[in-house]
Formats: sequence, C-alpha cells, structure tokens
Amino acid sequence: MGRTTIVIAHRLSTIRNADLIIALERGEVMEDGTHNELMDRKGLYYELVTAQQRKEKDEDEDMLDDDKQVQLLKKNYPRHLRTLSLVSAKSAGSDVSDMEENDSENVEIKNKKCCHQPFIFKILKLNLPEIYWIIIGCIASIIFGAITPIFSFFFSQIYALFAEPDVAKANIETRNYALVIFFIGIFGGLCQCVSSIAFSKSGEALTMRMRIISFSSMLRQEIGWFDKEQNSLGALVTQLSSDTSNLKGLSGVRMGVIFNAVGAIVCSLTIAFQAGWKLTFIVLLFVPLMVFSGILQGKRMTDTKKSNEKNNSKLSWSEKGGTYATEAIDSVRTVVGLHQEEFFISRYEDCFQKEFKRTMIKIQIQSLGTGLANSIMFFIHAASFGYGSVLVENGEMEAPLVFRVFSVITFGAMSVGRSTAMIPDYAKGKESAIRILNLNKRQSQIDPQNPDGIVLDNLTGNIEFEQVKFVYPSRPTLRVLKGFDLPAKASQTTAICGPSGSGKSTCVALLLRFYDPYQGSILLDGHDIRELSLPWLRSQLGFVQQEPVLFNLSIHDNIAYGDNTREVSQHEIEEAARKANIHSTIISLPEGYNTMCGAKGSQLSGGQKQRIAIARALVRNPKILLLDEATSALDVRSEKVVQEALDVARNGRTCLTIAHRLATIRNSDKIVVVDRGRIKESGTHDELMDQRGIFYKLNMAQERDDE
Ligand SMILES: Nc1ncnc2c1ncn2[C@@H]1O[C@H](COP(=O)(O)OP(=O)(O)OP(=O)(O)O)[C@@H](O)[C@H]1O
Repeated sequence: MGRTTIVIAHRLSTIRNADLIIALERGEVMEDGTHNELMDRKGLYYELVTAQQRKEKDEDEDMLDDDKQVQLLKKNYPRHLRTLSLVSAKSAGSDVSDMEENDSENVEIKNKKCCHQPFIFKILKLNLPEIYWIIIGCIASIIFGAITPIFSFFFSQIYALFAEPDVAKANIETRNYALVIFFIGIFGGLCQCVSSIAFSKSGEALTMRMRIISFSSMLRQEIGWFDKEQNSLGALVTQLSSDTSNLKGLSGVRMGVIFNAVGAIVCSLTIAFQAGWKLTFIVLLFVPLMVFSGILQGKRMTDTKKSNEKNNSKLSWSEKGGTYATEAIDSVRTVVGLHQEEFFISRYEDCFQKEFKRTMIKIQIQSLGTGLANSIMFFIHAASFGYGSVLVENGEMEAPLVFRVFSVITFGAMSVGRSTAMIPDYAKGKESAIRILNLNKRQSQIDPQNPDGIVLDNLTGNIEFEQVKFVYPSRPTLRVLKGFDLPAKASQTTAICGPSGSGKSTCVALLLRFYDPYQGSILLDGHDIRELSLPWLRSQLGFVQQEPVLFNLSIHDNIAYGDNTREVSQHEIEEAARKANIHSTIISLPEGYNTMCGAKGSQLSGGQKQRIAIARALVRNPKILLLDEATSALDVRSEKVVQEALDVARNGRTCLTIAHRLATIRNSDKIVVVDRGRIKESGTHDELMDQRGIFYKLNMAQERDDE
C-alpha cells in the first residue's frame, strides 16, 4: 500500500488488477489503459491475452496458476511462504519454487536477526546445569588473567634491582622476588588447570545436550521438511556432528576467555596507572590497533560465504560434500554397480576444493591479524622507551617505573591477544548456534510426538478420502491429487492401481499423515484424521512398503519394533512371524530370531525382508493395513509366499493395497484406478474388466507381457 509498483510480466493474468497496463512492441508504447479497457479495444494486449489463455488451456492441467498456488501455499505452508506475495509482485514471471527458496532465505535472515541479540543467553541457558562449573571456571580465569601483569610487576622490580648500588641487599631481594614468581607460577598453573577442566566439562555437556535436542527436533519435523535439499541426510548428519561441537566456542569457554581478559586488563591498568599515567596513556593509544588486529583475526568471511550460499541454496561446501559422501556410502552397491565411483569422488573433491579456497582466504586475513598483533608489541616497546626516556629526562618519572609500565602493559596485552585468538571459534559457534536454535524453535507442521487429539475407543476402520487435493511442498507446482474421492469400507480390501506417478503412494502417505492435503479431508470413522491424536492414529496403521527398511538389529528386535507402546513377548513375535509366513525360515537360520539383519536388512533376501516387515506390521495388530506394492520387487516364488502371508494378514482388517501386478489384487473387494490424481474407474475385478476401460487395457497389457 502506498507504493508505486512497476511490474514487468509475461503471464498477463498476474497483472489484470494493475491500475495501468502498458503494452510495448519493439520499444514503442502501443497501448495503455486498464485490463478491461485494453480488452475492449481488442488490440495487441487482447491478442496476447487470448493467445496466452489458449496456450494455458493446452498446457498440462497439472500446473496450478500462480494466484491459486500463492493462495493455497500461503494457507497450507504459511511459515514457509510468509513473503510470497512480495516476491510475486516483484517478478510476476517467477515460479513458486523460486519464491519459496527466496522466502526461506528471508525467514533465515529474519531469524538470524532475531536470534542475533539474545542467542548467547539462550545458549548459556542450555548450559545452566553446569553453572557451578562455569562460575568456578570464570573465577579461575579472572585470577589467571591477573597473574600475568602481577608477574610482570615483580619482573620489573627484579629488573630495577640490577641498578641497586647495594649488591648484597639486591641479591636478597631478587631471591625473594624469585620465590614469589615461583609461587605465582604454581598458582597460575592451578588456575589454568581448574578453568580448563571446568570449561571442558561445561562445553562437552552442552555439546551432548545440543546433539540430543537437535536430533529429537529433527525427528519431530514433518516429512516435507526432509524433502528439502538443505535437510538432506548428509547435511543433517554433518550438522549434528559439527554444529553442536562448534557451540563449545560459545558459552562457558567464551566467558572464560572474556573474564581472563578482564582480569588481565584491570590488573595491568591499575599497576600501570599507579606507576605513571602519562606513559600508560601513550601506550594505550595502541589499543585501537590491537582491536583491529583482533577483528582481522576473527573476521567472518561474510562475502565469500554469501556467494557460496547463493550457489548452494544454503548448504556450505563442506555440508554439500558430506551429502555426496553419505549418499555414495549409503548406496555403495549401486554406486559400485554403476561404476560411478569417479563421479562421486570428483563431486566430493570439487566441494572441498571450494571449501579449501574459502578457508585459504580466511586464513590469509587471519594471518594478517596475527602478524599485526605481533608488530604491535614492538610498537609498544618503541613508544614506551622513547616517551619514557623523555619523562625520565624531565624528572617526571623514575627509570624503573618506565620499565614497569612497559612490561605490565605488554604482558597484559599478550594475555588479551590470546583472548582475541578465540574469536574465530566464536564466529563458527555463533553460526552453528543460530542454525541449531532455528531448528529447535521450528514448529513442526505435523509433529509425530504430539499426542493431542481425539482417540477413538472403538475403531471400525472406515476410511474416506473426500475431495482431497494435494501438492508436495518441495514441488508446489505439480498438483498430485486433484479432488480425490475414495471410500474404503471397514474390514474390506480396497486396491489402488494405475499408471506410475499417478499418485497411489501419495494416498498412503496422506493417510499416514506424512503430509496434509491443502484441500479436502481424509476421514477415519467419520473423523478428520487431522483431529485425531497422531501417535494413536499411526499405531492403528500397519504399513508395508515396496522396499522395507529393517534396522541393523536382530530379527527379534526388528519385529518387536513394530509396537513401541508395550513390551512384545517372544510368543507374539513368533505368532506374527507365522502369519507372515517367515517363522520356519527364521528358525532354520543358525541364530534363529537373534540373527542380525545388517544395515537396512542387507543380510537378508528381498522376500525375507518383505515378510519380516509384514510381521513387524502385524505385531501391533493394526486395524488398518496399508500395503504399498509389497510384493512387486519379488520373484514369482517369493511373491507367492508373501502374497499368501498378506492374504492371511488382511483378514478382519481394512486394507488399502497398491499394486502394479494386477493379478495380486484380483480378489480385492474393490479396485480403483487412479490416473493423474483422480479416480477414473472403480468396481470389482470383473466389473472393471467388463467396462473395458483403463483397467481392462492395463490388465491385457500385463497378460501379454507375462506370456
Ligand atoms: N517427496 C516428493 N516430493 C515431490 N514430489 C513427489 C514426492 N513423492 C512423489 N512425488 C511426485 O508425486 C507424483 C505421484 O507420486 P506417487 O509416488 O504417489 O506415484 P505412484 O502412483 O505411487 O507411482 P509408482 O506407481 O511409480 O510408485 C509423482 O509425479 C512424483 O514424482
């Protein structure tokens, strides 16, 4: 409001409400006026609009128009799309994915700003259980900071004694001072040891706590969050290990460094001003140079980082490298099988080459700071002796005091210099803290641990999809379900089939509430599943997918993990295994139920994995069974065995089954054919065959293939 906005647009539907529209051709203004005026004129603008409307009609109807996208996404993903309208106004031609990216950056920047001030307190708050260690560490640090100037005081005293005419007296006093310095050494060492132990303890405890908090925050997020590139497996694992340990640069250790510097400065200045304020004042003129060198040492390479972020959609090069490495190691069989080792190595190398360059620039600037910090020492020497000799000549100061001012300030400055050397750690820690705090405060849109909501006492198992419309948050321009209606009756098997990419698995994902539809609702016994308690809802659903994932545990534990609400007995595990047609296979293994499955179940065959996954789904005795192409990856023999297991498992349960092989759903009570996000046909196998529509054609094609 109140702003002059100039919009250049290709998509004319986005500017129809503009106060003035100017149509240009070859640099000349051809027409101007409002949308309605120009349409009435039936000139260039009219031609462009009608041509575009024709084209849009022809275009794949999967694409939503910009305005609708903006509205729907704003409604359903408000957090991610807070500034969507702003970007839309800026560039009418930009697509929604761009907008989301821009927006998440904006949110990030905003968060950075809002976290900037109080974040150190938030981190300290998380370190609260170690507060006594931090206090002890701070006290030890102050004392350790003060010890260096105190030592230099005695050092200057000894130095002055060399000019003492009474040699015997000078020797006695020197030995006394030497003894004092010896005890200062012991005391200083003790203080440093105490502060180091105290801060290590508080730092390590903070790292451990943040790892646990971050990991549980990650697992609380909705599945759509994991679909984003910046939340890929490698990036999150890297964040868990490095971000959390970077926090040590903040909190207690950081405070220790500050207190150390405070101790050194206060003590140095007190001694120096007492010895001679004029000389102290001159020496202090070098402080700005010292600060500047500290800034150079600790300077965050914001410019370099910004350009990196631009190229990487907020993943740092090392995180990107971590992502490639995790991906390659995780899928090592595929990588080796496809002989793509070189490809992954070169992508990994590329990331670290870039990281190396960035680090080298940083190091050069930090080295300049370190060099400058060293030079300052010499500048202080020169100033102290030069100006000190003038003061002595004028009778304003005694020679030993000149040496005292000089040594106290030099040693004090060295101590402060050590503190500034900590700044790079601090910068890293701050970056990590912002990321961790942002993650921790992020409200999950579908929190799997939130028990709030209705719990139905007697679940019958009637499912109904009502006019469900859905887009994946990571691909908002593609409408996957477009008014999907599916009633699935209790205790019946409803099969969903249709071409690849038509949205079958998406239905199951929505029922499991991995995502929520942006319009329409899914009802369970007449209740919108968004109103139900999520942990309860999921406990009622048994889910077997095409590629079941088993954990690197024993077969016993993998099956028992199917129900985490109670202790599952061995008898129940064996019963579930029998129903899944795998019991006899398990007991024939040398270690029976204690056989380890390997990472992702790699030590078992596909059919065995599949049947263990069915047993895992059955052990919770779910009211509803969701089978997503549970047999499609198996050979004919294994498929038969698994299919028999599934037929038993389906008894007395509402079952939604997705299948490519239509022979496996022949006996279903109802079959629906999904195409491009809508149900195109529905009925029993025989009814659909009689209709001679999509199902019939798919069936015929499959029968031909089988022959
Ligand atoms: N996590 C995701 N993010 C973005 N798009 C997705 C995601 N998962 C699926 N899609 C897209 O949604 C559409 C429907 O996918 P879905 O997995 O539901 O199809 P399907 O009918 O089960 O296919 P298939 O039979 O091949 O398994 C596809 O175009 C797919 O590319």
